[in-house]
This record gives sequence, structure tokens and C-alpha cells, in this order.
Amino acid sequence: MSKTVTVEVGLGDRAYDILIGSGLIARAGETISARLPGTRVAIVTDENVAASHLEALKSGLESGGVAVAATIALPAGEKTKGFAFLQEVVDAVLGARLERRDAVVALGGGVIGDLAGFAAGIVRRGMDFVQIPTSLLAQVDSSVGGKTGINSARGKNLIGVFHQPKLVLADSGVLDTLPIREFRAGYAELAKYGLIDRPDFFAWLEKNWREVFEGGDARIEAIAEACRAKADVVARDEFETGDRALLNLGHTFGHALEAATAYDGARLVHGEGVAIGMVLAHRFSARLNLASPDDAVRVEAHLKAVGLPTRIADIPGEMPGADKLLDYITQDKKVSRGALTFILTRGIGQSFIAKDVPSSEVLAFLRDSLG
Ligand SMILES: NC(=O)c1ccc[n+]([C@@H]2O[C@H](COP(=O)([O-])OP(=O)(O)OC[C@H]3O[C@@H](n4cnc5c(N)ncnc54)[C@H](O)[C@@H]3O)[C@@H](O)[C@H]2O)c1
Ligand SMILES: O=C(O)C(=O)C[C@@H](O)[C@H](O)[C@H](O)COP(=O)(O)O
Ligand SMILES: [Zn+2]
Repeated sequence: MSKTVTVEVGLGDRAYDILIGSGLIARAGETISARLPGTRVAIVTDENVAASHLEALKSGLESGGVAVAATIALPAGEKTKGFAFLQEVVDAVLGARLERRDAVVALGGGVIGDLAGFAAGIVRRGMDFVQIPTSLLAQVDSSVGGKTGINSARGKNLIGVFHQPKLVLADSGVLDTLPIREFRAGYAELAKYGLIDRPDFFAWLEKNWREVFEGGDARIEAIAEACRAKADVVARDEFETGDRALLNLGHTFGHALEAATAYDGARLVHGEGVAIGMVLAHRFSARLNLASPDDAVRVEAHLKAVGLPTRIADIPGEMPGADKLLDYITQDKKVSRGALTFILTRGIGQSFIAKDVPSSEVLAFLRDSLG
């Protein structure tokens, strides 16, 4: 049996642990009741995850003394992150008469985590919340840090709240059923942590990515490193008034691409948008003479090697023009007094927050990138 790693998110009286290892779902009941004695739970999941992991979670909870008061299994995919399914979750939680100190448990990828976390943040003005992430993306990124919310046709994650979980249980065993395309998408967010400020981690991934894909201790260590990196940033800037924006590397472009495909996962999923967005951020930085073009080449080569899309042209179907993409970018939550903010870079692992980026430069770059 492989090891369990614990990473703490240091938020004072709202601090919580991220446990990473195999077999955590089977022990979920004892782990949760030790931290949240007497809690009852509503499990929110999607139909794919339910088929493989819901029964194991229910029995893990009940054998550890945690009563399951409701189970909500929603359609899988990004389109579920909207008002209609938020209402369904809220109604089910209220219908089960869960109290403020009972917990919503998100069993799924980032879509379920963001949606269920938002519901937990608004029902009774804030219920307890536990993340049980089942995709690589959710284990390395979305289950940590308390950003919750839903999408709008006008842009990604435009409606939501910060609401921290009480506990994150990242059971590495569940990744065995994750489709390879989704594993790759999660890998983009993993590589992001190297590109932000951990150049040695990026170099390690370039060498060891096959072991990460295969599983075992290399995968657990990579997940733990991403969680440590994210926990550090979240502990010093929970509400994204400064440094936390670095975690948005690749997202300003990526979110615009997701909105432009109407959140159609058959064309583009979030991690793929981030992969293309990170290559664009490195190329844009080179175009602005901030970084060497060789760094963009290196980033693209690695993401391509693991099988990720790296160019807008890799997205199947027709894309809108540069003006429409810029229109989505101007809805980004980092826009301040109308000025665009981008995460740019001076090289691998040297990302920084660039305020007041001229929209004319962005537009010209997008026109070139669209060919
Ligand atoms: N809150 C944050 O900090 C944060 C960070 C990064 C991404 N996100 C959000 O996360 C979402 C993307 O998350 P995602 O990539 O996990 O997508 P997802 O939740 O849609 O999951 C991807 C797919 O994999 C399936 N799946 C998940 N786990 C599985 C398993 N173990 N076995 C079989 N199938 C499984 C799902 O059913 C789905 O079809 C986006 O909405 C993005 O905006 C949020
Ligand atoms: O946690 C953060 O902060 C992030 O930016 C992590 C991102 O990977 C994630 O996609 C997040 O949801 C993006 O946040 P947003 O504020 O740009 O919607
Ligand atoms: Zn992301």
C-alpha cells in the first residue's frame, strides 16, 4: 500500500488538511467524523463518478458513523456548472433538512467541487463542506483553496463565492478509472505549478511525467507538490487581492476559449484550455520581449509530448474571431477599473502579474494566433 501525505492549508481557525493517498474513500467516515463529529452529509456527484465510486463512498461513510441524508448525481460535464443544477443541489440539501453544521460532500471532478462548494457556501449562509476530488485536476488544484462557483454564457466562473472546505480527501486510487483525456487535462494544471514559480518541479515533470501517468508514489508526490504550492499561495492571499492571481497562469486566454466553445467538453475541457492558454501566455510574453521565445518552445514541447493541445487551431470546430475572444477577456475577474491583467512570464518558473496590459496588444496577438 502506498503512503498517505498530509498537506495543511494554513488559514488559522479555518485551517484544514488535504490527505493524499490510496484507500481514503474506504476510510472517509472515520476521517470525517473525527473532524466533524455528529455531521450528516449530502453527497453531490456526477453520473460517471457515481457509477464507479458512489457505493464505495457511501459504505465508507456509513461504516465510520456518518449518515448520508441525500445523494445527488448530476449529468457529467462543464454545462452542469450553471444555475439550473445549483438550484437542484440547494433544493435537495434543504429537502434533506441538513443543518449549517452538517456537510455537503463533493465526490467528483472540478465541476462537481465548484458547484457543490457554491451550494454549501450559500445554503443557510454557509454549511460545512468536504471535497473528495476524483479527477487529477481536482486533486492538484480545484479541491483546494475555496474558489467555488458556476459559469455564465458571458464567461467562466463569473458567479460564486470563496468558501473553504473543512477537509480534502484525495484518494489516488480513484484515478485508475479516469479517462486518459481527463488525466492529461489535469496534468496541465499540475505543470502550471512548475511554470509559476517552481522551475525544478517543471524540469522534474519533463523527466518523470510517464511515472506520473503510470501511478504509484511518483504520482502521489506530484499531487502533493501541487497541493503544497497551492496551499502556500492560498494561505497568504485567500481572497486573491495579490499573489493568488498567479494561479491564473494560462486562464485569461483559456477561459475565453472555453466560453467561445460554449463549454462544450467534446471540443475543449478546462485543463486543455489552460494548456493552450499557458503556451499563449509564454508566446505573448516573448512577443512583448519579456521572455526568450525558447521558453515558449520548451513549454509547448512538453505539453505536446503528454498529448495536450497547445494551439487554438487544435480545438475542433469553428472559433470566433479575435474581437469576440477579447470581449470574453474583458469580463475576466482580474480586470480592474477596465484595465486588463495577465499572468506573464520572464521564463520557466518566473511568472508575474502584469497589470494594465494594452488591449490593442492582446488583440493583435490574438489575430496572429488565430492565423
Ligand atoms: N475552484 C478552483 O480552484 C478550480 C481550479 C481548477 C479548475 N476548476 C474548475 O474545475 C472544472 C474542471 O474540473 P475537471 O477537469 O475535474 O472536470 P470534470 O469535473 O468535468 O471531470 C472531468 C470528467 O471526468 C469524469 N471523472 C471524474 N473523476 C472520475 C473518475 N475517478 N473516474 C471516471 N470518471 C471521472 C467526470 O465525470 C467528467 O466527465 C472546471 O469547471 C474548472 O473551471 C476550479
Ligand atoms: O485557485 C485559484 O485561485 C485558481 O486560479 C485556480 C485555477 O486553476 C482555477 O481554474 C480557478 O477556478 C480560476 O479562477 P477564476 O477566479 O479565474 O475563475
Ligand atoms: Zn484552472
